[in-house]
Amino acid sequence: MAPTAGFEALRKAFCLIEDHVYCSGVVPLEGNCSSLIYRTKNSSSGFIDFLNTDDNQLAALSDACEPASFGRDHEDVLDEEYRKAGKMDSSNFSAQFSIYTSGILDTVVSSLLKENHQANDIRAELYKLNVYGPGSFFKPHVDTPRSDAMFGSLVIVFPTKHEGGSLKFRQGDQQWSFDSSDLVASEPRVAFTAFFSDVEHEVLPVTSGYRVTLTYSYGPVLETTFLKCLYCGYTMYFFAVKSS
Ligand SMILES: O=C(O)CCC(=O)C(=O)O
Ligand SMILES: [Fe+2]
Repeated sequence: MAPTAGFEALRKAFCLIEDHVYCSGVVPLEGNCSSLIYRTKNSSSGFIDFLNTDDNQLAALSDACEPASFGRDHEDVLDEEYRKAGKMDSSNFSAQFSIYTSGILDTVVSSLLKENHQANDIRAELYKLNVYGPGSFFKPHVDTPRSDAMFGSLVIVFPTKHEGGSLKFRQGDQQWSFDSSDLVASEPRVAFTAFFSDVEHEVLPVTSGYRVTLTYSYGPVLETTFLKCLYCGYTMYFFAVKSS
């Protein structure tokens, strides 16, 4: 979906110059926030601790997922020629990991947003869990903003052993790579990347193991004010970008 005028205006007001299209990094994954519980297809519960996984547990998580769809011409479509991955809606799992206490938003703000902003000026909405097992991929695309008030996508990758699955970004004749498999291979840590939704990106095929991600949309914290008409009771809401 092409970005709307509202999306462009918000991004210009809030973000750094156009050539900072993404940022990435790693944060440690501590033992008190490494687990996830989820609903299986027969409505029992599954458990996984990302500091201590094996392929059987990851295959069970993958089995609990549905095929991942994507947005095409304003519709959600399934097409395994274009995207092959598992997805789980956020209503079907609960992760201990918190984006807000991880420090990730500090990096996003200092790398991609204008100088006067701080981590608590942006919010991240959890969208999906995805499992990319062997042979999974996502061909080049741009993300569909969830609303005019969100301008970016944020992906975190748990430390599960996998090969392949690099995320490639492209803009004009430039290309960048986020190689999650290398970033999480040696240490108990989470790799993350944040980027503007309208930057073309692609997940290359996973050749072995499982690449497990949480995806978020992010955008500014909006301040809400409302005015209520004393005569007719009509309420008008105004949303404003929080400024420091
Ligand atoms: O998993 C990734 O690295 C990116 C996933 C992606 O592009 C998406 O969910 O739209
Ligand atoms: Fe995407």
